[in-house]
Amino acid sequence: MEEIQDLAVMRPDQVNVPEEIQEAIRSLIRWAGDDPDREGLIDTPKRVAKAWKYYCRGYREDPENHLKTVFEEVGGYDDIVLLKDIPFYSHCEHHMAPIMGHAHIAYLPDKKVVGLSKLARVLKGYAHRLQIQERLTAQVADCIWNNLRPRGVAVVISAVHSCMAARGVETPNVQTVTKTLRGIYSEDPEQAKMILNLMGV
Ligand SMILES: Nc1nc2c(ncn2[C@@H]2O[C@H](COP(=O)(O)OP(=O)(O)OP(=O)(O)O)[C@@H](O)[C@H]2O)c(=O)[nH]1
Ligand SMILES: [Zn+2]
Repeated sequence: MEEIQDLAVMRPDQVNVPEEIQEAIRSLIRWAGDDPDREGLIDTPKRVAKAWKYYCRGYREDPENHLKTVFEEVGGYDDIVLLKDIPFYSHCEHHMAPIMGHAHIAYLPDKKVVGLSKLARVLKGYAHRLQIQERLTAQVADCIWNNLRPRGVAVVISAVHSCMAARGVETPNVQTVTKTLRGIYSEDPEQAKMILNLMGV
């Protein structure tokens, strides 16, 4: 199987797409009202299949692995670590339509910290699947909570759902906000207020 990073730069004709997948996409084009055999659409089934394999690359990783390397030498630092405004995209599991958003991820370490990029990697590992925003938020928080055993975790996600913008209720630019708090942030309202304030939400 192609490496996922390679998939981003491979030409459609270099990707091995099973005939049944291509046929499914041809059927969808026909059902939408176009002719899958016209010139401009000939390679579209392969392109679409390649794109979906890439959008859903999160299924081929275990986000917990990103938190296996920890650092215990923190020079006495024992306060909050917060990554603000991490951009991400996902796809909703109901319509397979894009979700575009930002996440704030915070934790209060207990003696050990993790590389900063790993928090964004965890987010992407779960985002690059078919999702609902609530589950994505909880999965990111629980992954950090279970693997780092910190004193607290707070995750806030704000996202726009294309299925609400470009179809259905047709209300563009609505930000859906979800939050998951664990540990001290779920137990102590003052701590929750402080971390949400720091996030600016
Ligand atoms: N809770 C939740 N709902 C979502 C998310 N993404 C999309 N949805 C909703 O999923 C619902 C699916 O509702 P259905 O009635 O089964 O499908 P539908 O007829 O396409 O719904 P409409 O979008 O209202 O036209 C819609 O209300 C969407 O807004 C999400 O991340 N979380
Ligand atoms: Zn949707």
